[in-house]
This record gives sequence, C-alpha cells and structure tokens, in this order.
Amino acid sequence: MISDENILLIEDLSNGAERFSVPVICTVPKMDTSVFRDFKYAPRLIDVSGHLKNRPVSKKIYSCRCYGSCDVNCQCASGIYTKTGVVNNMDHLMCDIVQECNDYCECALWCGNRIAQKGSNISMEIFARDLKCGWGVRAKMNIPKGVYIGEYTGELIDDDEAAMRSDTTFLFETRIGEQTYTIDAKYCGNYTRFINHSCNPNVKVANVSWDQSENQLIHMCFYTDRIIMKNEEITIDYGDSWWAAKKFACLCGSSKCKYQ
Ligand SMILES: C[S@@+](CC[C@H](N)C(=O)[O-])C[C@H]1O[C@@H](n2cnc3c(N)ncnc32)[C@H](O)[C@@H]1O
Repeated sequence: MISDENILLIEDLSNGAERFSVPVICTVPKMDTSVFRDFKYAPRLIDVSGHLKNRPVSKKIYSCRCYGSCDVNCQCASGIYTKTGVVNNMDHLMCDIVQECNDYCECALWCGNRIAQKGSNISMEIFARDLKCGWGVRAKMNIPKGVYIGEYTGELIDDDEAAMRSDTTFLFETRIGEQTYTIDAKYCGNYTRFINHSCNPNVKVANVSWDQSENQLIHMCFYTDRIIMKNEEITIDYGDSWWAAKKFACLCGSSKCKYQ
C-alpha cells in the first residue's frame, strides 16, 4: 500500500525475489512515489519479452576439473577473489572481464570463484534522500571492503532499441561477446537502479561473466570499495559520458566533485 504519510512505504519492493527484503523508507514529505507503482522488480536481466532467452553455446570456453574450491593454479579461477569470496585487489577487479567458474566446471557450488552468479545476501533498503536527488540506497548492515552486493538488472536491449529510448537516465552499456547491448532499468530492475552518483563513490562496478560460451553475457556487478557502515548511502561513479548528457549539476557534496 503506497501512502505519503507512511515511513515504511513498501515492506519488500522485491516481493520475495531477493534473499533479503528490500523496504522503501520515506521520511521526506512530498517525495514522488509514482515510480514504485509502475516498477517491475527483476532480480535478473530480462529481454523485452520479460525473459532472458537462452543463448546457444557456440564454442565452449575453458572449464575446470577442480575438486571443491578452485585454487590459484586453476586456469579459470580469475584470481580476483580470496577463498572466502571477497575481492583481493580492487584494481584487478577493473580488468576487461572477471571470469567466474561456469556450469561445465567441476568445482563445487561453494567454490570461491562463484560469487556474483549466486546473487547477493547483503541487505539494502531504498530511502528518500531528498527532493532533488530523489530516492537512494543504503546498507542495512556493516559491509567489509571487496564484497559483491548486486548486479545491475533490467531490460537487455540492442543498440537500435536503446537509441529509441527517450530517457537515458537508467541506461547502462554492456555486451554479449563483441556486440554491445544496453540495460534499461527505468521501469524494470532491482534495487541497484536507485543507487545515486558520487564523485567519491564507495562501490565499484565490474564486468563479470559466468557463461560457458565464448559469446559471453557481461553482467555489471557491484562491489564495495571500502568498509560501508550500516545506514551509509551506497554510491557509484556514473562516469563522464552519463554526465555529458545531463544539464544539471552533481549534488554529491564531495570535495572531489567533478560535475558541479
Ligand atoms: C539512476 S537514477 C538514481 C535513482 C534516483 N535518485 C531515483 O530517485 O530514481 C539517477 C538520477 O538520480 C539523481 N541523482 C543521482 N545522483 C545524483 C547526484 N550526484 N547529483 C544530482 N542528482 C543525482 C538524478 O536525478 C539522476 O537523473
């Protein structure tokens, strides 16, 4: 039930689709709540028909024969994660593709190189930041550095379709193999589409794949770049090209602000 007077506006925006509830909290009068009426929660990427079609496996990439968890000698282990699944070195995360183990790998489901593919269990909530920035996302618990917190989901559309979308606010570029695609999370996505920009962000976005095919789908995955305390706002850097298309100033408040 959506009402401006309630502090807890929605108990769980995900409707049980996540491993944690995604409450929407409003303490700012006159916030625009219409976004939640039209919003379809999608814990995974979907295509315009509402489903992510199976893509044929053209040529299989490497799959490992490890028993239990892969170690550093395993060819498909990215070396990005520690044995407990936390990112080792945030600079390495910014490589072309973080390759996780895939369906053909013989390692266990609990292998330390299967992290983003299993989804996050780090609780987040959507809150009313202010009337100018709108809604934002904050942590419901303390989170260590290097932890996977979610994937940018929404409709997966091709370049022609993306060019026809009038609102570019929620467009995020990705690719399948060599072909570029766009994720649009305006009407359909998960909590990550409410994450605001900061010029001093606490979360980094990496290209991650767990496909067994050479024609891999690149997932846009979010990892904490420092320790995040309970109730701290989650922020990412939207990048120069996003800001180039906008006619308003950044309100991140950081002393490092680049888009004032
Ligand atoms: C991807 S959405 C983030 C969620 C959004 N706050 C909402 O309520 O739906 C991006 C929009 O949020 C606002 N926003 C995010 N970060 C901002 C910032 N640093 N300064 C000003 N506006 C920001 C702008 O309106 C921007 O178009």
